[in-house]
Amino acid sequence: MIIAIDGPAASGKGTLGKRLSEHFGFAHLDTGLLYRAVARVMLDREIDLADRDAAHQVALNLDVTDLDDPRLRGAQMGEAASVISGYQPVRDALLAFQRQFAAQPPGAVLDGRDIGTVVCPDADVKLFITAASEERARRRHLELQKRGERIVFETILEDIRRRDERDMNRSSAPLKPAADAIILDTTHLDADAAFQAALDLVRAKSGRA
Ligand SMILES: Nc1ncnc2c1ncn2[C@@H]1O[C@H](COP(=O)(O)OP(=O)(O)OP(=O)(O)O)[C@@H](O)[C@H]1O
Ligand SMILES: Nc1ccn([C@@H]2O[C@H](COP(=O)(O)O)[C@@H](O)[C@H]2O)c(=O)n1
Repeated sequence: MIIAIDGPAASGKGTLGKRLSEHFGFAHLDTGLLYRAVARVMLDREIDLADRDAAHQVALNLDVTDLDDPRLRGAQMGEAASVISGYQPVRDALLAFQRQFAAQPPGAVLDGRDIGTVVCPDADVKLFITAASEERARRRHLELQKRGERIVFETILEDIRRRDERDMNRSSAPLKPAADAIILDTTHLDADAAFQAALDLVRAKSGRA
């Protein structure tokens, strides 16, 4: 069984993906980390993010076992990931790994921007998680503060809006709900309530307990 979760930046996709995967005993892949990892290599090697061919080469040679680096979760990496993720060859290079991951028994949860539309168009359940940008920025601000990153709220809000705009308007796999996705707005739901709502939707759609 495959659960596809998409949505804009900091909407809670990863949090829900993790909890749903634990509930059902499935594997979980935060696909944003793949793009962030490509961006990390580019930045570490001081390669211009506008260099599409270099980004493609990095994606083709990416070590997908190395996604635990805490630096990947930082704001700078999110912004850089959103630039290189617009390059179709980069997306193509990361596609086979994501599909292989999704196919593993007994099931997998993948979260990202194009899981329901491109990576797993036949997913059993597709959720599109959203929330008001101010609320998403508030949550991300809290998270970064806890991690010791000092960024003002307004900068995070701008970053989230710029990234959403770029992700929604690119020609390659733009961020949008799949036609058969269920939209869940978590603006007024805390993490537990959002999980319960998502779990109810997955149960109703898949027939699984
Ligand atoms: N419903 C919620 N209520 C409050 N905080 C939440 C909720 N869901 C997630 N969070 C918190 O918001 C932050 C962003 O959540 P998360 O990382 O899951 O989002 P994401 O969509 O995966 O982000 P990204 O786009 O960067 O991958 C985290 O700190 C998480 O703990
Ligand atoms: N399936 C995906 C996942 C991510 N991206 C791009 O990566 C950026 C970072 O993703 P996070 O989920 O970690 O915030 C994101 O802004 C997208 O540009 C993607 O294109 N497809």
